[in-house]
Amino acid sequence: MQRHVASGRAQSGDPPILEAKGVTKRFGGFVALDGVDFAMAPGERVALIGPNGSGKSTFVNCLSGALTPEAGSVRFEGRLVTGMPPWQRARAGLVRSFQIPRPFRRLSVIENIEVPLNFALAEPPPGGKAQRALEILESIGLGAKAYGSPKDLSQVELRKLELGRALAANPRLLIADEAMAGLSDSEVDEIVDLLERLNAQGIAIILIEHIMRAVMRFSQRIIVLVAGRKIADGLPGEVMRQDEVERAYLGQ
Ligand SMILES: Nc1ncnc2c1ncn2[C@@H]1O[C@H](COP(=O)(O)OP(=O)(O)OP(=O)(O)O)[C@@H](O)[C@H]1O
Repeated sequence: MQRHVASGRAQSGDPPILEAKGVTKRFGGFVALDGVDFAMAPGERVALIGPNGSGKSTFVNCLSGALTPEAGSVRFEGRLVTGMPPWQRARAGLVRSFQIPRPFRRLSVIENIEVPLNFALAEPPPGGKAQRALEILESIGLGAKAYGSPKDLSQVELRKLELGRALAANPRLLIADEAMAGLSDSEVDEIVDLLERLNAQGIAIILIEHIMRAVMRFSQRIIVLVAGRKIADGLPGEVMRQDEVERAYLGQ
């Protein structure tokens, strides 16, 4: 049985920033997502968890536009975006970052932020692209590395650069896909700190993550997918106490 426990932000009565209804995705005969409903308040911090292959990436691909669901709808700030390409959703303020950073290695760190600035914004930023790119790098702690090469960045710095590239679009909703996999405990904390700072600036965040320490520290709400279905959605402590979640997720 699925239990709904609204988070503090979700109870505030704000219209949802994101609303997915009945999202269904099939690959051939295989049902990867089976009628997933999900709504999120502006500025909320939600973690999306579930065992390997449960449909997390497929779901966020449907939210960000990389995949089109066979059924269901996705609304961002009230606007129907189902079928809209990812770049258009990014311009609207719905942006995702990827698990494996793939920076342009021949470009400098700052140029790696300038490239997405070129296409993610409908209008050039007020102070110019270079200034905006530097502001973004400073906000993610990479200001001192701006004119260096991404080849000289550490793993945690590359993850920050990937988040910085997503910030180029001025997101109001950021989907961070496994931004911490393979990092040390202190590096995980650095990324959680960074995500918290971005959230404090008003950016709603969906965190897809297997590292439960980060999930519990970061999220105001957790949703759990198992075999393409949402089996839980609520406050972190309550969700993690549900038998079905323990069986399906922690017991794997
Ligand atoms: N393009 C595709 N073609 C066929 N099957 C796919 C495709 N993409 C995903 N799947 C299948 O859909 C299911 C859900 O995959 P998905 O990658 O969304 O899971 P996940 O929860 O993100 O897993 P992980 O935690 O391992 O990243 C899996 O069984 C996967 O093999």
